[in-house]
Amino acid sequence: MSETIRQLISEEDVDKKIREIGEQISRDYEGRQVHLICVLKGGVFFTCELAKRINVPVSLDFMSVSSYGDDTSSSGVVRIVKDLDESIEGKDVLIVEDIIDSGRTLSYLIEVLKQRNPNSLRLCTLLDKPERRVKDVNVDYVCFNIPDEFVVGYGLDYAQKYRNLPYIGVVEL
Ligand SMILES: O=P(O)(O)OC[C@H]1O[C@H](OP(=O)(O)OP(=O)(O)O)[C@H](O)[C@@H]1O
Ligand code: HPA
Ligand SMILES: [Mg+2]
Repeated sequence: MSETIRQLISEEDVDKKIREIGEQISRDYEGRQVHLICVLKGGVFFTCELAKRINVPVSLDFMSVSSYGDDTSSSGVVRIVKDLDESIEGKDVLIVEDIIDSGRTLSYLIEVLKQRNPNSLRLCTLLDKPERRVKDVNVDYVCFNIPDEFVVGYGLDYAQKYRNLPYIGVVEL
């Protein structure tokens, strides 16, 4: 089966916005170290670009939480595929995610991480699809709000493809 990709947000616009959010995070965390938690796999491209734009000390860890598999709609069951390597106790944690869609993944992850006693816990996402929300999630930094369409690129996949696109596109089947 083949599909076409229609550009939604250009590479230039994504890069510009990440730079702005990076500056905002640098101001908000001035004098502190920020511990980024990259949510694999989707969050990996955004995390790398964002981390380069933050001007306070940064440490990194990775977690993989899966609910979609290869489908375009969430199964509703969230599971930890890979846990963090290090404790987050006392750290200023910023979760970095590619997209908040139903909110199921992040509401689950936030509950899990809160119980590990970080000093602070915030959430940064590249994309937010508020129309699709099933679970409430408090998002601190959003690069772009998008309509209810299935998107790919910049880490986001359709059946594991297109994560490497340098822009955000909509899948047209
Ligand atoms: O708000 P939700 O409806 O829960 O959807 C958002 C989550 O779904 C996708 O991950 P997925 O489970 O597909 O794993 P992946 O990042 O490895 O592609 C995406 O990367 C988010 O983590
Ligand atoms: O729109 C999407 N695209 C890719 N993966 C996703 N996971 C949740 N929503 C999406
Ligand atoms: Mg995905």
